[in-house]
Amino acid sequence: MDAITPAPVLHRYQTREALAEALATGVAAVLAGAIATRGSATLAVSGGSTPKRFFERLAEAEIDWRNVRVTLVDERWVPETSERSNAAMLRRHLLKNGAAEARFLPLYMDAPTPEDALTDLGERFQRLARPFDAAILGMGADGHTASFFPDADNLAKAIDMATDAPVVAIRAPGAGEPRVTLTLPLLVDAHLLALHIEGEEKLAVYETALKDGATTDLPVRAVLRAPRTEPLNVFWAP
Ligand SMILES: O=C(O)[C@H](O)[C@@H](O)[C@H](O)[C@H](O)COP(=O)(O)O
Repeated sequence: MDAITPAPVLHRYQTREALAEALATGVAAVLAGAIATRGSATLAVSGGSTPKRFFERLAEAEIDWRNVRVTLVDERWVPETSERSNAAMLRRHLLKNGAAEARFLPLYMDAPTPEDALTDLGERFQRLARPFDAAILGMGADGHTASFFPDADNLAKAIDMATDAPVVAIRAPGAGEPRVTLTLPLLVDAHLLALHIEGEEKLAVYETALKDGATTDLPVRAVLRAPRTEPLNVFWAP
């Protein structure tokens, strides 16, 4: 059967709070469904600043968090004591209340460079049940998602649908510090795949990304164009 790419579905909300509530309700339902059928659930989420409200709402979900494994779609190569750490942000905004019981799989390890940790990280992800039940992506105004940055050294490998590597190291002019990112096949395999963006600027970038053009210019296109059975859900609020 030929791979198909259904058109993304754009869900617009009047406020960021309403978006956070709706996204958290949807994700909690998917996690609860996975726990009911398989006994456990996996969730991959983004760092940055946008997800904080959504995390606050999701942390209140009354699901059996002990059976949820949470990971990040990407991480900056900094320890959790850094303000730039996505793991630290996740602990502050999501892994609390009932969600403190979730099992968190960090992407940062105490090693000088991401390359030093790739083998260990790869093994960690090989053991994780796949596909993810839900993966929630963000997007930068430069069209990056996860750490698929324009001009990243390992962009081709990170967005290669044929790669076996679950995690790759990334360095890019717009990325700040070195990073690690989950690779495209792992993300787009998720049962529920969402792109969470806020503000007019990101909506315009998203609309441009839907048009013809190079994936290397706006790497979020790699996600928009990936074969899936269920459409990508885009959550937007002004
Ligand atoms: O580590 C990161 O930076 C992220 O995981 C990244 O992919 C993020 O989703 C976008 O950069 C959007 O970031 P904001 O939400 O801060 O705009």
